[in-house]
Amino acid sequence: MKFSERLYQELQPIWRKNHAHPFVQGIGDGTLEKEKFRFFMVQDYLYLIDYAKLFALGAVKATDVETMGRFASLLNSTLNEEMSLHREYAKKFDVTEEEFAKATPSPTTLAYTHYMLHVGQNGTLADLVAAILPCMWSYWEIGKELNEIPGANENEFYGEWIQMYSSKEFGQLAIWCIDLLDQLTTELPEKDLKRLEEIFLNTTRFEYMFWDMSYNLAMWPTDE
Ligand SMILES: Cc1ncc(C[n+]2csc(CCO)c2C)c(N)n1
Repeated sequence: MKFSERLYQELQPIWRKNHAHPFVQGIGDGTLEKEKFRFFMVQDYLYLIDYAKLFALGAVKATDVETMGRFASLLNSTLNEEMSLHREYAKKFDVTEEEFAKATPSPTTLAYTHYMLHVGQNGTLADLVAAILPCMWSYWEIGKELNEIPGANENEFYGEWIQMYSSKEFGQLAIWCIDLLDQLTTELPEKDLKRLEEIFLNTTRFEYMFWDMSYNLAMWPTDE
């Protein structure tokens, strides 16, 4: 069995919880309060900045030119295309450029991104890929599931988001990352696979926490 298949099977219970989260369901049926999505967009922008750094670290750790090139092009498209698309999309929710510039990370955003950066800096390339994969894979799965709900991808506010994450291009990116993890793990002993599984489990848990934080508009409790 491929390592990705093992991960998929073992983590189904958490993936089901991610999909069932009221934030995700609210995007699907269009009932999610704009305020919550707005909060999500600002925190997600900060998340993307650090996520881009993981692509840079991936290019450093890769051992072949093709993989280096893939990471380099992901770094470029995230920084020079996706971030501006993100700011454009956020205008629907009245998020201003100034708000993005001034935003500070919530405890969950900080914990999630710093965990990935720690693994990316200190671990192997397989560790790094295990850390970043749940982000891509779970958004693709969620995008596809929500895309099946009649009318969801035409919703004035959330439709484009669903279209983006259920798209073929996005799916190809997720598949590239899944295949890379499978390639990097074919010869690894069980001890290493267990460590990678733990990393994948942790960022899968953080994905849930990111929805939950956004749903509850959770910033630092001491600042309230
Ligand atoms: C919390 C959170 N998790 C996953 C994603 C999805 N995502 C972020 S970067 C990237 C790779 C290509 O740019 C993908 C799929 C998100 N936006 N926010």
